[in-house]
Amino acid sequence: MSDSPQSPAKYNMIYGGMSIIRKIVGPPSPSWIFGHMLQLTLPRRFGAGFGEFEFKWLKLYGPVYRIKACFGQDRLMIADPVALQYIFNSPDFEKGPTRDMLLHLMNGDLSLSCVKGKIIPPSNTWQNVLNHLYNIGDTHKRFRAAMNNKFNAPIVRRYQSVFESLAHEATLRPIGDHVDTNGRCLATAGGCNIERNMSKYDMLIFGISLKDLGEELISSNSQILSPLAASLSAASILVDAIRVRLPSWVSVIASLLPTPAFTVIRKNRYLASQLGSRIVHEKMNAARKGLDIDNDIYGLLVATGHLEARKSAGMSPDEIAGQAPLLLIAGQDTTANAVSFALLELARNPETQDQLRAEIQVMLSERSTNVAYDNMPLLNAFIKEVLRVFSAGPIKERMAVRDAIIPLKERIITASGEQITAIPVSKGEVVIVAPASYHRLASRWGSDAHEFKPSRWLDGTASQTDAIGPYANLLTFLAGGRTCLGWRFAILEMQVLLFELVRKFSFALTPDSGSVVQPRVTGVLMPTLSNGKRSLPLCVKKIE
Ligand code: HEM
Repeated sequence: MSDSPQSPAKYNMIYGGMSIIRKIVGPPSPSWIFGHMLQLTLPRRFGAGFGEFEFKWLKLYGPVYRIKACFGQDRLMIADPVALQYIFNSPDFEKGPTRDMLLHLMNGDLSLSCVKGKIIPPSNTWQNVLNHLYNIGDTHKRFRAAMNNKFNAPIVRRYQSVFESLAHEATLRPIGDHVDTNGRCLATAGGCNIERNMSKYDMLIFGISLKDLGEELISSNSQILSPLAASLSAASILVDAIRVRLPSWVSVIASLLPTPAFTVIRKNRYLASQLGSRIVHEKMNAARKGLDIDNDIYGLLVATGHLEARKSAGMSPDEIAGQAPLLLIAGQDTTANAVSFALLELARNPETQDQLRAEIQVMLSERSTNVAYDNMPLLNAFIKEVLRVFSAGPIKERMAVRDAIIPLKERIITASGEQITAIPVSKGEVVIVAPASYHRLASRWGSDAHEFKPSRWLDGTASQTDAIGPYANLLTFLAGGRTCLGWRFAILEMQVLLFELVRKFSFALTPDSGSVVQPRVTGVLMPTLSNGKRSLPLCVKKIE
């Protein structure tokens, strides 16, 4: 690479090889062992709510600042849109090691979330050209190429009527576990019908029946991201701490320990992998008999896998089977929690709830055939605002796989007073990308970015410049090569379910839910009570 003003070599000359991250300002570290990681991931321990520390730091230090990770490691916290866009789209960055290890544990080595692109030295231009043309060695790119068109808009639209009948079915029963003393139903997020509905959606998308799934996998799956999520957060911190001081094999051994969290994860992965192999086997047998198999995602993958295998661009049967653990959990808790937060905000904002119900009535009276969910301005503004304020993964790690320079939208001033417009990072350095902070930038979402306000999507306050992320400029589904594969499914599921629920029920706060329901950062952001229990008590009344 040439020694241009933007090259890592130039920056090394300027800063004498010393990591510039040390010169970037940030909050003082409360602990050498844990740095700021406990405040960031377990704020409740300090009597604080979700994001309280992070958003205070954002206000004090701006969209790029330095915090401390375990054992005195420096970490950049990044919410600057240009920097984020660069990190997500550049081959210079991959998932961070801690997250990577947990994903391998949960989803298995063959899953889309774990396979990698081949890292080629930048000087090897011919190899780069060959790689680009044939995806040689780039397993992630090959998998995405095989899977992307099974998750595109026309395929997702096919599921609208299926989702609608499931949403209708869900409203025939009480939508929660508890009934209060007045006989009203209380919706709860933990283990409620919303969640069961999501797993039904998933099964339909992938062509899996309840019988296929089996009780053992259902209960194991439901434990993955919810009740054990807190121990997962603690586990991540522990793995991080271990990883930096000890050889990597030690953290692998640690993950094999018979702790409750790791045991459930291992069991779930095993059961889901068995299921994946069985389904692929059945689909292949059906294809051999000349039967149609392309009526669900798994069938589509097996059908095209057959055709594409010869071009070495498709996925082998083992590779398709290996997606089961990921596909069975990726869309379940994430979408269920997003719908739960949506119901909470409807209960908090009765006026918005009434306006949404009115929009639904207009759509019902005007439609000739299908409901055109995309043509409902308030419904979509509301969904965007839910996904902005309650970003499922508020923070993520990314690691530089070679020396790189991160460009910035806004210049920052270092501790020694220099103004910089880009930050060089060395190979192996880990940065924290912060969707939740990005979603609170006044420059992007308005001066009231901390408030829940769907109208910002209708009056043009929400900025759509410097496009980032696949949906509404949001980072809820991340961006770049690792963008959520199922984001279109998630949006349609939310549109259908909210349409049906708001049409048939009214939602109000209970004495419990008003002040104490707050998001908790664990595996995914979820509503919890002040005691940390996962729950969303709401009064739900059927509309006559
Ligand atoms: C509101 C709902 C959802 C949210 C917020 C969400 C969010 C995300 C995020 C943030 C990632 C990137 C993780 C990372 O790289 O660290 C991701 C990846 C993924 N998501 Fe989703 N997701 C949702 C629903 C779904 C659904 C419904 C499906 C499947 C039908 C799905 C399938 C996947 C898959 C397969 C990946 C891995 C992509 C890859 O590594 O290339 N997601 N999702």
